[in-house]
Amino acid sequence: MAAGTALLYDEEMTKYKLLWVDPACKIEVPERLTVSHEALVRTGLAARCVSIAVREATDEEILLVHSEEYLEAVKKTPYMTLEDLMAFTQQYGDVYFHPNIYHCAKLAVGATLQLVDSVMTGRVRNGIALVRPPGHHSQKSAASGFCIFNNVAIGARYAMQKYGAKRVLIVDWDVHHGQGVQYCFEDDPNVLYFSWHRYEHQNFWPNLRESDYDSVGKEKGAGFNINVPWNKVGMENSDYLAVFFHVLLPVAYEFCPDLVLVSAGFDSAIGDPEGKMCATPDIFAHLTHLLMNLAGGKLCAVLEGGYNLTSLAQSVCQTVQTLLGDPAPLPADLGGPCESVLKSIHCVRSAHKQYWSCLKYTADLPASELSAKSLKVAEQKTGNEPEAQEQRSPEEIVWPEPPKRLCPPVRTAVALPEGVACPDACKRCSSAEAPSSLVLNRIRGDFFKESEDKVTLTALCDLIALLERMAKNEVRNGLALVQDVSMAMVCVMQHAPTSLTNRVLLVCVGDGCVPTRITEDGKTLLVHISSTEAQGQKSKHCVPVCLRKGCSDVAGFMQAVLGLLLPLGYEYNPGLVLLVRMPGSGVCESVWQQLAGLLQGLAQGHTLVLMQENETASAGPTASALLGSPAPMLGLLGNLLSEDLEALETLRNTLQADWKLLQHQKVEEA
Ligand SMILES: NCCCNCCCCCC(O)(O)C(F)(F)F
Ligand SMILES: [Zn+2]
Repeated sequence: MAAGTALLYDEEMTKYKLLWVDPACKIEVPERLTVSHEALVRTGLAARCVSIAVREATDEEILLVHSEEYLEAVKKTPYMTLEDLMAFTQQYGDVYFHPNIYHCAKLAVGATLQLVDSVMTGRVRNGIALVRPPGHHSQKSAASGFCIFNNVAIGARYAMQKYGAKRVLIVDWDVHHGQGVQYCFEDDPNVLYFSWHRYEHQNFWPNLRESDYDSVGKEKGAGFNINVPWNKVGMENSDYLAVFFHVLLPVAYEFCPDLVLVSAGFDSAIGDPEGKMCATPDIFAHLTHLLMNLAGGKLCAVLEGGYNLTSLAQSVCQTVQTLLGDPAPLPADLGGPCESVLKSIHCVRSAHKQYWSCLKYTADLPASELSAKSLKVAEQKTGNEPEAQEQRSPEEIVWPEPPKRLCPPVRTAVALPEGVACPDACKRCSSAEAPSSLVLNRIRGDFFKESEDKVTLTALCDLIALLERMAKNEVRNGLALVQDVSMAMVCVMQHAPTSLTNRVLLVCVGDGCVPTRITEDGKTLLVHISSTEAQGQKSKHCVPVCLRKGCSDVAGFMQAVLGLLLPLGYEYNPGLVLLVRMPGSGVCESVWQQLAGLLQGLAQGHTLVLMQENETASAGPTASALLGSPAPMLGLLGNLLSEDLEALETLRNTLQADWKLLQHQKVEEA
């Protein structure tokens, strides 16, 4: 299993800049790269990465995307006079040339390809290339929007040609639409291009009609181009997460890519003069985490935009720290997506429902709604959107420093019965000292009126000891094989330190009854995925999810996780995630590992897994997920059972009154 995070940077790429007056281009400065790299060095993150040398791209590699005429023309720019450079620049939009920009553009492509090489060969697991000039606007025969060569588009073609990658997912979280990437792959079903971007009904640069949600790709590529337009500024963390949960992740898992490329632009962060959004830098820790279990963890992030030097540097650090496997910060106080985003999400889902089975049951938009202009009219009417703090200039906007993300010395502790081997790299946790008599008596009081079952008692005390160390941040997460998961659940809820259990996300997988006293304590959100209709009452904090084929249904299970469990979990923002595998759950190992991987984005990674002690075969795979190894790819997900899809949709619509992050469509005005 590949490990390590690559970092590609070369200060040569800082050696070009705007040589004349052009208001449109003055924000693209060399300092963008230096502040990003210096922040990584200062925080010690750079030293934890594998430094990979940058190289120049060859002509052949550039010609994977660009035309010979264009390349030949750009080749002449190093020898041009200032006047010639200005004249040459005139033929393109919002971009500038410089005698050294061709060299830097070759380095930006070369850095991207070096990153693809190190990930595809398994030298590293994932990585980031800090480059300029950026790439996602440049086209076959045109420079555009500060971009000369399309770094990420070339990277995708290169990965498919040299490594036989079949399906490449490009996630473009830059605040501008990467039209160059869209044009490159719009008829290609092997490259799924996802982009969100400031659009404002075509009033924002590059002002293209084809940047709207109804550009879904063409011919064989129909369905493989996803545009999410932001028709308002001031988008927040909840808006970004809602789009991940209700658009990108369900489709990305159905697409099952061999490689994920991220057009990592950070002008979508707060304080940026271009984006004018309000999402904070720590959101990139979550966006990165949510993509890290795709493609077996093979993720290449390539810098695109980002013009507020403070939020850019912080966002780059948040991204790299997550790539390195550190716990994500708490996704604090998330609200729901704003009205404008709900409309965009619904339009995108409607436009794509014919291509993706996970979107099949998206309610149809009334025809009137579908035309962009009617959306605009609707918007003016409401006008109750979070406007960006317009009274301040972007540079003056302030936000809290991202929280420290401390890494506990022990990543995974395990409480196992005697005789069960401790999985590699895990630390066995036993209540070495005789369990404090107080705890002992309380546990005995709860469970053992009569029998003094020593073994069980010890196991429960080991479990509590593990949680106490988790509460002290000595241990990040844990796995316990117990004799009776229900008893263990109750024991955890009653005896674990309150710092962990004042808000517990309890995820139960498989049939079986969950002790009701747990769900009534007001400190727990229970999500129970099983094959049986909910016996117990459904409530805000007790969410039964029924899959007709049970937890062995990979597609249904993943859609329940991505479109229901994760939004609930992020909004609930627990101090502990208790993941319980009920006996005979039938859940398949790789789905289980996906779940254990994804849930670690919550509670600063404080995940405790409980399993029946006879499931020793699963102890290894579960431990590897808890240790941060990417979950195996699930393969092309089969079609979802329509009853399950409808049930999920109904559940979301029922619960969205209480859980705003479940909202994913504009609920028709009553
Ligand atoms: N008010 C100045 C108008 C600027 N209009 C052009 C914006 C180009 C954005 C480039 C980028 O950020 O998308 C990239 F990632 F490519 F660098
Ligand atoms: Zn941008």
